[in-house]
Amino acid sequence: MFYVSKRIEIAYAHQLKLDYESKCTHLHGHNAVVTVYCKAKELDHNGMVVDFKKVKDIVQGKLDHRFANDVVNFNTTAENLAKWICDQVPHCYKVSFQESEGNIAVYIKEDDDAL
Ligand SMILES: Nc1nc2c(c(=O)[nH]1)N=C([C@H](O)[C@H](O)COP(=O)(O)OP(=O)(O)OP(=O)(O)O)CN2
Repeated sequence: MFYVSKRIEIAYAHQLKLDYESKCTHLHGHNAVVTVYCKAKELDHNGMVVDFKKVKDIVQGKLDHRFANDVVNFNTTAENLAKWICDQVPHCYKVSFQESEGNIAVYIKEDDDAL
């Protein structure tokens, strides 16, 4: 099995929809660090699991300098965004979404046999 990871920085704005009082329901922004983990049993004809640049282009293309609430139709928590990114990137089995220095959500695909 081959494993690769790509670290990507994104700046995005969002506001959470919560059923309790929180400053996070107000419009605010983050400089997030997203680490995307991919794996494959076989390399492609270029000798790659997936091109690092493709991974960066997917993640930055969808979220960098965007209002995340306009991009997705779910609550834009770090957990939800981590899963959503994992679903966007070929061969991805894990995403670490570091929203701020102290706040990190990790999503790991349990059933990853198809990767
Ligand atoms: N489980 C989650 N909890 C929270 C999320 C989230 O995505 N998943 N998101 C937020 C907000 O986006 C908020 O901006 C961050 O909240 P908070 O940690 O309270 O604020 P700070 O980054 O300023 O952290 P300090 O520890 O106060 O410095 C909230 N919760």
